[in-house]
Amino acid sequence: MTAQKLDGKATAAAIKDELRGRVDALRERGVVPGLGTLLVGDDPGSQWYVAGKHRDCAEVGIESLREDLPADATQAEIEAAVTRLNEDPACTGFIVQLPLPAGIDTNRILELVDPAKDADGLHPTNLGRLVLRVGGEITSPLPCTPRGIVELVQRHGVDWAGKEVVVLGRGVTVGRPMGLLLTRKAVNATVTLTHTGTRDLPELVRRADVVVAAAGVEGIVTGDMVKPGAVLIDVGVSRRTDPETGKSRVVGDIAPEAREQAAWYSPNPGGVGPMTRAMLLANVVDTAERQAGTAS
Ligand SMILES: Nc1nc2c(c(=O)[nH]1)N[C@@H](CN(C=O)c1ccc(C(=O)N[C@@H](CCC(=O)O)C(=O)O)cc1)CN2
Repeated sequence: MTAQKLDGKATAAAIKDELRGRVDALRERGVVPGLGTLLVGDDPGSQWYVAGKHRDCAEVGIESLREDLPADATQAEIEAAVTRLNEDPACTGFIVQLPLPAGIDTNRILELVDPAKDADGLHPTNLGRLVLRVGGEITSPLPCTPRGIVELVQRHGVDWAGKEVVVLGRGVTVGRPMGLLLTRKAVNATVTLTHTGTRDLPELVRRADVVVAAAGVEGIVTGDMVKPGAVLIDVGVSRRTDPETGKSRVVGDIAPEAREQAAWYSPNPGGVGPMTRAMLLANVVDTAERQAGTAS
């Protein structure tokens, strides 16, 4: 079977084109969307992701603001930066880049974000709205990676309804909200959310029409675990350094040979990552439209 690619790069580019038009319309009405980022520390990966978010904003006409703090910033200093972004009228939405350094109470920081400016959809109020709203439309920001995965699959003409989905990983940014999003009436998939305490993971994966792998364990999904015709979504971002060249590259949770069984697969890189970035922009534009009273 030759699996088809769920092209995250091309899909994200198409979404950015759509968003550019919506940003132009907001600007014509005097509304300027602005994304704030709060980065603590000097982790190269996080620095790269934040720089990418600012480049994306420039591409679609969203203004951007940065709050960068050193790795030894205290809880109080980080909370003060969140308060500045909450109060800055030029910032219509913002994110706190995760992970925060060890010793920082991440949940307390996320709870301080004004839910109306929560561009990541990770504030308890917005996660709570996702829990409460099973049918109808959701008018609060959604976590970017799960939202991106739902769109990536739908925009390739693949229907989620009735599919048996196995999600690997119960993290707050991907696994847990993924289950909530996929079981909404508008999507209508059936979800098994697995984790390190799950017994017989291979057997569960073998039954899945769609596998969303967000365990952060290189190659945890192997070819013998994949049902023929399955859809494979790889969220894993492990890094492997070539001992000869010293160069590092991203490796996912799904072993490359597993694609041989699949009908569709998301490449990694080039699949879920670009969609996560595009959905952050979508959340910023949605939020600015709501604040301006022009949401469709
Ligand atoms: N506040 C948040 N923190 C983090 C999130 C998030 O959604 N909100 N997700 C990840 C990091 N992340 C965005 O912040 C992110 C990760 C990966 C990509 C991406 O485009 N990856 C590329 C490959 C990049 C590489 O080679 O290293 C790809 O998949 O093609 C974008 C954003 C954790 N923190």
